[in-house]
Amino acid sequence: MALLEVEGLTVAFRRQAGLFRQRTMEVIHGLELTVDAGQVVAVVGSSGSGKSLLAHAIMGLLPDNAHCSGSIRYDGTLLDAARVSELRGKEIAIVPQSVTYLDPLIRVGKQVRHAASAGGGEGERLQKQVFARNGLAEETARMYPHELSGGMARRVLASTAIISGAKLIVADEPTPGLNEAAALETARQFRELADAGCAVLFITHDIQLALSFADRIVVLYAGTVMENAAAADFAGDGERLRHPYTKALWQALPGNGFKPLGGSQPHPDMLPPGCLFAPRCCHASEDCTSQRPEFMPLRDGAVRCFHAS
Ligand SMILES: Nc1ncnc2c1ncn2[C@@H]1O[C@H](COP(=O)(O)OP(=O)(O)OP(=O)(O)O)[C@@H](O)[C@H]1O
Ligand code: NI
Repeated sequence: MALLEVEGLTVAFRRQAGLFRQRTMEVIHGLELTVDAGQVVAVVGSSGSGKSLLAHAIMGLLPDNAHCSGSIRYDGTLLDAARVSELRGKEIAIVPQSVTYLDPLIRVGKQVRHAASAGGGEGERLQKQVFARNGLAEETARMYPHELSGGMARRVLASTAIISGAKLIVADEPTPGLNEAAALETARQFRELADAGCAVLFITHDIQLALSFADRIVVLYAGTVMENAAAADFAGDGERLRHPYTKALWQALPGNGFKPLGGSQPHPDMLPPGCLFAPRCCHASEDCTSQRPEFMPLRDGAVRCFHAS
């Protein structure tokens, strides 16, 4: 059974427009995904596609001016504000994208030990073990966040989630600033957690890294899921992929011809009326420019495209 189920998630921000008027800007539109226990689901998408907002919506960390609809379920039950605040840091852990989430006044070893489900000597043993595995020297534990490089801070944040004992881990871009070997080592640890029964939602820009260890890939574009595919569908010329955007991402990789995709993702203030990808899509027809396609199951995956087969 799915440990995490996100259905029809829509997030809009209210903004003051003039003295008496408020405007809303929808940034996430009808987003769907599930993560089973034992699975790594990677969410990939370019900057501004809504990855962090998805993570924050799951963790109950959206700002006050955000209006959220749809449903987020954890272990079959609605994850409302009260339940998420009870489970956060225990059953559900986040690796935040920003290293500013570290407490500047507490030594990092203590922060990581504090996150461990096991207390006392066992917590200290786990912290030492996870630091060693992540290439953090023993003395790092006695440092304050401002004494760490960006890459070290990221490894500290990942360590916190890795030893948390959580059943669901949402990792929001845990690898920028890490070299390839360190990023792969981080990925390997999340894979091991999933193999031990956790559900891992791994957010990244790096499709190649995602493909090296994830079971499924969820492709976000302009605030919605364009495709949900098995990692194994990313092969050959991309003939098993369902959406033109996913195919374009695949073909833009260095090993697949490096073919660039022209144009840019629309800003939430200026979304096209039909398919959000239509302005950049070489297959776009009249339907695509006037109607929004539904997210439909297709061949053990799902896609939001009128022409997918
Ligand atoms: N507090 C906010 N108020 C208004 N708009 C916001 C707010 N937070 C995010 N957005 C907008 O929502 C969209 C999605 O942002 P989000 O941070 O989720 O992107 P992302 O995919 O995580 O990008 P990145 O890869 O750069 O981290 C962007 O257009 C962003 O400008
Ligand atoms: Ni982000």
